[in-house]
Amino acid sequence: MTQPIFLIGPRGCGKTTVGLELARLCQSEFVDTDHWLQTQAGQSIADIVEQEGWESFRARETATLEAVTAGSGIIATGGGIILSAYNRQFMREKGIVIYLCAPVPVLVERLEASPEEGQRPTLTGKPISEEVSAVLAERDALYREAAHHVVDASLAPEDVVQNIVAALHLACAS
Ligand SMILES: Nc1ncnc2c1ncn2[C@@H]1O[C@H](COP(=O)(O)OP(=O)(O)OP(=O)(O)O)[C@@H](O)[C@H]1O
Ligand SMILES: O=C(O)C1=C[C@@H](O)[C@@H](O)[C@H](O)C1
Ligand SMILES: [Mg+2]
Repeated sequence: MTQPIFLIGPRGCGKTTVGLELARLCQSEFVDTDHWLQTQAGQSIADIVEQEGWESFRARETATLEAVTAGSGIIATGGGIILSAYNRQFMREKGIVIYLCAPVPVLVERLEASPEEGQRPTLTGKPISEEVSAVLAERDALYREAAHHVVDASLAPEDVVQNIVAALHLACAS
């Protein structure tokens, strides 16, 4: 692998889970923009948003994307990274972009089981099921615009990983 692989998609589609497994299998570096940003800031995303607002978080997110993008490796991004046209173009130009696509009920079930509120403060103030539906309706076209490949993320993590390996013709351990 000579280029970074960016995993994009909504909250709960499995970017972090699948990214870690893909990196293990391909013996690649792994970085997660949400985790990197929070470690650098010494604060949770919820605290950053509460103190500085979403605009400030989005600026930090773009700076993070630039900082973590190097040579090769697997990069799990935040769910809203595609809101910025700059970020979409940056990812497409620097590497291979994979959209982990899953239907609303699957996302809702995962997020209700594991809300991680420090990393996922509310985007709309609505209950999770309404929020996921509204946000995906707004963003699906942006994920597709940014992506080189779309994979079904409703499968088990190991199957999602295998489908990515097949789509990219990656030579990885099995
Ligand atoms: N393919 C999968 N099958 C079943 N559960 C999954 C799958 N992928 C992820 N999960 C579970 O769903 C939850 C959210 O997964 P994960 O944190 O990887 O999503 P994410 O896309 O990184 O979300 P965010 O955008 O908030 O960072 C976790 O509890 C994880 O264990
Ligand atoms: O979907 C979003 O806009 C977000 C998703 C998370 O990964 C975090 O990046 C943050 O909570 C914003
Ligand atoms: Mg994640």
